[in-house]
Amino acid sequence: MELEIHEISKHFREKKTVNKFSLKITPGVWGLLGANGAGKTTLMRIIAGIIKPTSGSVTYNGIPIGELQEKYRNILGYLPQNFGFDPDFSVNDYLNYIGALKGLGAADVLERIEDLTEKLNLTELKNKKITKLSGGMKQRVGIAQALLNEPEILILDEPTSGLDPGERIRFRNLISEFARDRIVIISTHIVSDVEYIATMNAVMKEGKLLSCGTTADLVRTVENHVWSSVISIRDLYEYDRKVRIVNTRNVDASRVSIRYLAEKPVNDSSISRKPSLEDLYLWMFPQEEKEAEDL
Ligand SMILES: Nc1ncnc2c1ncn2[C@@H]1O[C@H](COP(=O)(O)OP(=O)(O)OP(=O)(O)O)[C@@H](O)[C@H]1O
Repeated sequence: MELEIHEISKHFREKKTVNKFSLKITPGVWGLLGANGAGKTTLMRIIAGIIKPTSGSVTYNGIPIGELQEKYRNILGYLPQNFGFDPDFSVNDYLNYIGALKGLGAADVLERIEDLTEKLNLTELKNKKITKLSGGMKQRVGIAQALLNEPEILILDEPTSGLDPGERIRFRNLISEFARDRIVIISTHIVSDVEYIATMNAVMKEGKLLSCGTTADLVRTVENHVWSSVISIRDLYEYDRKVRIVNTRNVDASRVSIRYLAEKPVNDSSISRKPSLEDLYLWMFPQEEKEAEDL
């Protein structure tokens, strides 16, 4: 099973939203990381066959997805960033409707809905109208519809937005279990959501593939660039100007412990720390605010 992206470009007027992007995607969980506007959604919509690239192609087991048509749609699950639904639909109606669209038999749909609503903690909400649900609940319904046909290729665009920490953990477990022998592509800028489940990560910047590898491979780039130090609270502002502070933790009324990124330690008390994917992300995208929430 191999999904191959060959030199994909997508231009909107003169803007190169995706720029000669190539990647071979094998089974496992792939994290697609990048700042806002990096082109992740556009690339995912191309992989899902929703929009056509300006140039390049996507092949599945060597066959262009455009030629596979319905066969490709039948093995695909897709969670768009904003998914639409009829306002009158209850969770159950909606999932049944998606099941019918995907050509699943009634008994299979019933079984899948039972299983997914339980795993996504939606059982109690099955008869509620989707419009009445919170953002996180709606997102879980979106994840359920993407998984309904047990797709070989699952594309999830920002799947964890709106989920609370408990739901994020449940989501990660569900995806890890599901991903065996399947391709799962997850775009996010909440790095901690893919850090522990992604087999591979592709980092995208300004439409291009910046780097690609396992989490361990990628974080090696920032080895010896991650430090921690206990400093006086009074000096925090000065440190913030000198180095990229990843996080801070109060030690007592006058001191704070900082984790920071720098090529060299900036004081004698700094201790070298094991880098995480989030450190790498902030190193590559220094303009990005720290968005990951500590779980
Ligand atoms: N249909 C379109 N017409 C014109 N420009 C577009 C269109 N779709 C995307 N763009 C532009 O392409 C760029 C990349 O957008 P895209 O949504 O793919 O990025 P992203 O990495 O998913 O960002 P985010 O995380 O904010 O969703 C943006 O500048 C966006 O305005």
